[in-house]
Amino acid sequence: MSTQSNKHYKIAVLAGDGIGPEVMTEAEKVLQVVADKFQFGLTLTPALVGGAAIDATGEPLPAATLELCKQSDAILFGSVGGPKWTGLAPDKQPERGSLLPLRKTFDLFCNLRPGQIYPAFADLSPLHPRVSSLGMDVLCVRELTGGIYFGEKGRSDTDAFDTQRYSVREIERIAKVAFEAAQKRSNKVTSIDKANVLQTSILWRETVERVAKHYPGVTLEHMYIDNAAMQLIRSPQQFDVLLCDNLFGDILSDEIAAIAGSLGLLPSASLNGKGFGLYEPAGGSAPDIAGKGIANPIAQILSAALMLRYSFGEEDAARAIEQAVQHCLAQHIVTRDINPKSTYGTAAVGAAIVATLRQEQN
Ligand SMILES: NC(=O)C1=CN([C@@H]2O[C@H](COP(=O)(O)OP(=O)(O)OC[C@H]3O[C@@H](n4cnc5c(N)ncnc54)[C@H](O)[C@@H]3O)[C@@H](O)[C@H]2O)C=CC1
Ligand SMILES: CC(C)CC(=O)C(=O)O
Ligand SMILES: [Mg+2]
Repeated sequence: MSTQSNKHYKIAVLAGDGIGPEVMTEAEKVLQVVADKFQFGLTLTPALVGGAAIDATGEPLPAATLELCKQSDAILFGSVGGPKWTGLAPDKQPERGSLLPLRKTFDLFCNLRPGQIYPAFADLSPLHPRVSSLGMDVLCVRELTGGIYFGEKGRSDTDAFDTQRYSVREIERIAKVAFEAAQKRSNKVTSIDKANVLQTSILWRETVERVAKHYPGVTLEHMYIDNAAMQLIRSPQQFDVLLCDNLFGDILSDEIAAIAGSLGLLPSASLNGKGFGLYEPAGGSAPDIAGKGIANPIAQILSAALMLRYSFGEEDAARAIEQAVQHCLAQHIVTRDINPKSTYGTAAVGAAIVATLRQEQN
């Protein structure tokens, strides 16, 4: 493709398993349209990951895939895992054998999951009519390379353990991201922990308090995870930035997605703080709907928008995608996870977003 600018981005496209390839197809189409419109070049190079890679090569993260990621400007990721591979040894399974190593290898310590109830389609939310009046616009800032997912593990026939460890350095760097994000939003951080029980949470709370002193304009509150899970459903509008460790952020972000309308709406950016990132839907491979053409492609498409924003600084292109998505949601062009009566499938929703972007072009 010829462009008027010299900007050209190399993207490793790791579609993975289940609905991953179905929703990735739609995100790639959207990316091609905005590349034309905003005059930048793209190289989208596919590579195997997860269960698909195990089937083809015996490894969840083949060396060729890792090398491609290292040679790329960003990684666009689908999802991995499914019942076919759950019997494998834990380290060989798609999730632990590919996604977690990618996060660690590239030091993607910061996971951003923005969730909102779009007013124009609040009436389709599963929580309607409550959400229509309450509203929600939150950013979940989740620590992604520490905590219990990465600590020492072990098991015998009768016992098993996982270890949660956090260092001050790990907590400080994710806390800074949360406060800086809050400064650009509504100046409020709610730090989630279980400091009434866990040592790591006590260190978390002390460290977050110290970081907060550098951001006097931002209000900090602490909330226990159990209360936060309840408060999110009861009154989501009270939150702005939610600062979470790896486990708590994983769980709360699915809840945020449900309040927004569906897991199929929630994108994520996993960042190293230096411009490199992996961008993926917050949800998984959805084996229950894979292959049916009904998966919601919006989380994948919005993840591509986050990639344009955070890795390439293409803010106008990112916004154009987000506005096209909102336009389609407002017209109720949605998959069945949002409206069970809908006749739109994955490809139809993707096509509507592409058509909206093309119309705006003219
Ligand atoms: N980042 C990743 O690759 C992740 C992978 N997983 C893996 O995915 C597999 C399935 O895990 P589950 O617990 O079932 O979680 P899941 O997130 O795949 O699905 C949970 C529910 O949400 C629905 N859902 C998710 N994305 C959707 C979309 N785009 N459109 C419509 N509905 C959607 C599914 O149909 C399902 O009912 C497991 O192997 C799990 O380990 C889970 C989470 C993240
Ligand atoms: C492998 C899991 C930790 C993935 C997941 O559930 C997530 O990142 O939300
Ligand atoms: Mg999760």
